Amino acid sequence: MSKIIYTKTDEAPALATRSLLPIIKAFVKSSGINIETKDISLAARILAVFPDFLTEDQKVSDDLALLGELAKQPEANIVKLPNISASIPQLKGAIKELQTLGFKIPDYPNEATNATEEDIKSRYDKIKGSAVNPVLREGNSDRRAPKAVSHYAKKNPHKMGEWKKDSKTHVASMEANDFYGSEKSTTLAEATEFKITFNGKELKGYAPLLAGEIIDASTMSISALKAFAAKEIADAKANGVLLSLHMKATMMKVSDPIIFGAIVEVFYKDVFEKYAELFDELGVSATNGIGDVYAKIEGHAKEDEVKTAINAVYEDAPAVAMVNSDKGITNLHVPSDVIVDASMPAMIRTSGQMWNAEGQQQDTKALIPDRSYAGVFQATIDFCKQHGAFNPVTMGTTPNVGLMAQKAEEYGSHDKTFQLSEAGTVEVVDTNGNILLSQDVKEGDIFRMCQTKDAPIQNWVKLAVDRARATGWPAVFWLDENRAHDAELIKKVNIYLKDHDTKGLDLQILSPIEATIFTCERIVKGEDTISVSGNVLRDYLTDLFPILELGTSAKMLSIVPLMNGGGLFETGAGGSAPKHVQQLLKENHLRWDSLGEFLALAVSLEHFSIVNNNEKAKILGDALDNATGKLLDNKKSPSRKAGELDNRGSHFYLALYWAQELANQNEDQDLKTEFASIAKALADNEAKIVSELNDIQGSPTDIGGYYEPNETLINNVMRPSKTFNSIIG
Ligand SMILES: NC(=O)C1=CN([C@@H]2O[C@H](COP(=O)(O)OP(=O)(O)OC[C@H]3O[C@@H](n4cnc5c(N)ncnc54)[C@H](OP(=O)(O)O)[C@@H]3O)[C@@H](O)[C@H]2O)C=CC1
Ligand SMILES: O=C(O)CCC(=O)C(=O)O
Ligand SMILES: [Mg+2]
Repeated sequence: MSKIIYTKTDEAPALATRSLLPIIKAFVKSSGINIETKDISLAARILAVFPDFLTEDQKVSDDLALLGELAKQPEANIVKLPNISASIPQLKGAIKELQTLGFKIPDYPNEATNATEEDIKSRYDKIKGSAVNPVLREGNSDRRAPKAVSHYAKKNPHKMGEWKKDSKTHVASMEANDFYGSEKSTTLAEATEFKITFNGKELKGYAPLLAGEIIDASTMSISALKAFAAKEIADAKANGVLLSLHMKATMMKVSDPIIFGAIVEVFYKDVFEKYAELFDELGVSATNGIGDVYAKIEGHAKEDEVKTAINAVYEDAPAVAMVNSDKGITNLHVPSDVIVDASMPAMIRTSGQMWNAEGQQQDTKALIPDRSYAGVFQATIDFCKQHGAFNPVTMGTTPNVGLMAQKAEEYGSHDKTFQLSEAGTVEVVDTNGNILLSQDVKEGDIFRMCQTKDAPIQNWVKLAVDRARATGWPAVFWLDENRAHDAELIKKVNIYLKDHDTKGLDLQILSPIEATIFTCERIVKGEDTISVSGNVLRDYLTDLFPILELGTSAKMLSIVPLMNGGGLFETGAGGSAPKHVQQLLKENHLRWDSLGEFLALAVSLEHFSIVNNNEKAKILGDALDNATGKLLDNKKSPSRKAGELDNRGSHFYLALYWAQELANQNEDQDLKTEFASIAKALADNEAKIVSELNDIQGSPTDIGGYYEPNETLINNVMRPSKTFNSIIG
């Protein structure tokens, strides 16, 4: 079946979809291209797993499962927009909203005390965190700034904060007893099955392992982590820098909330010790952040007392980085507010500073407890201190080839991550009773096992060589020979590189810190360098360099060539930006830039044309790319200010330019004729449509919900121009 799947997600991208999708459908209709939507929003994913709690007409299909299957088929052509990777507070928010709307789904059980609750909790835990991307990512990733975007960014540089040599900003990491230090790794000679046991008891039942697969086991010591946190908190206070904590509690949904919670408990030690019993009773969990205390204590007799105790902590503590200083929301409030991939680059772009309680910028100590990847950020900071801020006008570009297929490395480790309740030994055992890996732990420590399959590694090496060949740029494998997992991977890279013609290519293997320095030195000379990295660095680097170069990773082309021949086209590398929704509700202005969607759709159409031998799809895709270039040149991207062109207005210009491009081409006469009249109608009505789109801005608006907005309201808000709608209709 020839179709393109367009995903319905959450927050700002979902709002934008209500405006953009009708345009896309109208443009491709005559070319035999069917666009189908699949709903993978947080709300839909919740409803999909609780059919037994819903009435017949409330039930929805499990679109994520369908797409997961489709991703393994050659005909897959999926445009994937960013979705919420829900932290517990977000998950609970969505549950509550759905319940208010009359869906009788169960509450999230903080602690399951019987079989029914265990079943409910395990269903919710599958929805929690980054639950969508790993299911769809049946391929490795190719993320880059398209030429038009890089070119535009150079002509219209984003604001880059100045860096001072005496900046006190730095990264602080543990020195031992972290995942990095404890990692053990091995490569499987033959296929087998493994189980995970703890002191002989089974933690995870048998699951398959393939021949050639790399498996790792590592631990994070909770006592070492807490000692580290205490020392660094004191140091931040002594040196007058802000304290900030940068985790990936969304993708690392099991380990990172525990680490986040441990640091919250150290920071608010007096409060958590004094009110241990009360917090137990209320079900407060530090893993949800200090915000959980505020949420649970509301209306309780001790509300004021606990709040006073929290405020007392701040008197002796270092200032904490703020997420929203107007509302008093700190970095430690919610585990998903500060997400390392975007938060560290945003800080580096802002002179190495974050915001304090007074709403002023200030140097910061960035806690990134585990050492595996933290050095990349410290090396970038050192580089900026020495050479000053990067200059977006002259800097080189850094595309990435990322190993992520089939839940590679840490991002696939959730079902193999455990916090242990007592001291002992965790073992990974095969069906013959051989111990493949083992780790000693103490009470409260985190054990984590990762898997990386061989076929994705081979595919990743090939993709790296292909990209190096296509660009002529150096391609650097960011691998650390001193890390057990990377040492195994390096062996394979060296073997699989021999499968390809690499003559004339500059291919290197450098540790992440060396690779950062190598890349930064080239960047300032305006030279381009491909980073070839594992899954976590794929995530970090595709925010780090694009945010420095382009101001945002939303402008990246993000292609996932699926291993079975299909295509997954992700839009940008950024997330769903909740503050964009808040602005829409407050002043009816949506500053979300759909550039990532335009770029993804163009490559999706190109892929469609090849697979289905549909020449029109190719013409539509090329015209869309040209239209996107024109939109950038003519500065028709959304502004940040109400009353000016926003997301909806930028979609109007995209439609106008796309229609003009189709009317101007000469390869397909039917398309030419069809779009000539549309282009004319749009151009003739430009002033009227733009004023219909801009004049409504400035006052509050209502979409009837956050996670499950009302379809009529949201469509009205996102399609307010009658003139435009009737031309598109
Ligand atoms: N692929 C996926 O599905 C992803 C999902 N997420 C999820 O998104 C949420 C927010 O994550 P966060 O780490 O804050 O990252 P975001 O990328 O959403 O936000 C960082 C900032 O980048 C800017 N930005 C990002 N995208 C756009 C865009 N299209 N147009 C304009 N500006 C943009 C905004 O800054 P400003 O407006 O100040 O310029 C935004 O506040 C979380 O729920 C996270 O789990 C995150 C990453 C990827
Ligand atoms: O899946 C997620 O939660 C985030 C994904 C992400 O940040 C990325 O792939 O760059
Ligand atoms: Mg990311």
